[in-house]
Amino acid sequence: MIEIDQLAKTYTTRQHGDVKALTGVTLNVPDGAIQGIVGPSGAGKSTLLRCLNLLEQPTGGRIVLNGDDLTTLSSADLRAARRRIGTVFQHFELLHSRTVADNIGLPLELAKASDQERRDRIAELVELVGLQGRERSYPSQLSGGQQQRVGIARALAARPDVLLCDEPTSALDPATTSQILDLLVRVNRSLGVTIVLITHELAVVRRICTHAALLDHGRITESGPVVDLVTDAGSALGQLVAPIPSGVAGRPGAALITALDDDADRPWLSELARTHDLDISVVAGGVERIAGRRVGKVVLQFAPDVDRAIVEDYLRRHEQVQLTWLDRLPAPAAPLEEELA
Ligand SMILES: Nc1ncnc2c1ncn2[C@@H]1O[C@H](COP(=O)(O)OP(=O)(O)OP(=O)(O)O)[C@@H](O)[C@H]1O
Repeated sequence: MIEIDQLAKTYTTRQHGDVKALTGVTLNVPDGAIQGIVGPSGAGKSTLLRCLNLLEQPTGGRIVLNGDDLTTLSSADLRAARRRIGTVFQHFELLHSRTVADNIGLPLELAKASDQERRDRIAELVELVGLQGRERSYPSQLSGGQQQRVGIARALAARPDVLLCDEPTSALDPATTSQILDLLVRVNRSLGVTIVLITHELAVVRRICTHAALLDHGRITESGPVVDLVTDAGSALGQLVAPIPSGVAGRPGAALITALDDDADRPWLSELARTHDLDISVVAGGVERIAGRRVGKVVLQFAPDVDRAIVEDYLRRHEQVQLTWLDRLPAPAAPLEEELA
């Protein structure tokens, strides 16, 4: 578990004086999570990541990794703690004079592992990331996706507890992005590594994150399991990840219904219409895979004077189904939506 508690970072600059990049970030990342952190440009995402991988000293607050407060470590302990945290970069940051194998083995060299140990670990990692046969290639001979595989293998070399990913797919094309995201999920599941992923791509959150947080002006304004966020019509972050079609909020008789897993496929809608003789039209909707679960999201239009108790009673029988009347819902904040889109 990573506990980030009231983390603050102020840069002191000649030109602009004090710049408050983080003003009290609090977030708990559960073991085994893929935690996405999204936010508009300048929100403090890179600063947060650099504080988490101990490249930047926070000016306040704590980062506790599995019980150890990383902000109070001595320099010797700090070196050991850095090995527990691997980082994957947007532009790979490989050493171009070294082969694939030597890039992957670099953290083990720095940790003074034996040659045998290093060779065995490199072989394991090359297989994990699917680069067999490319061990002796140089980064310039690899595609972007292959270079990012090397970056992921190198970040995993010292068997870290946490993998920090800084926009890991934003330099890649859609097909390669998809393969790298699959690899990150495999790393998370098979090695049990907790992943913290900074991204401005909401599709990445939808596709692989189990948890998400919204960073804005140096603080977390919302966070939680992705499935809870996207099924909560009042969640700004949930609506960014899986938006309700625009124009329906505020319409009398409009309702959002979310249904999970098996309930996403049940014919409860036709049953409701039939048994209670209701006129219902489907405004928009569909079933998507989000955070590894099936999430159905449908916007329905009932008659404005529909007996809401009938609808609510019927849906209450389905545990995984939630209903929100949209006429009571404020419209989501547009500027953030546009900035992140
Ligand atoms: N080394 C630095 N010195 C001074 N100010 C900095 C430094 N690094 C970042 N900042 C400032 O801190 C704030 C947060 O920047 P940061 O790069 O962390 O945001 P971000 O969310 O990663 O933005 P982007 O998505 O555009 O990369 C900004 O106002 C930025 O100008």
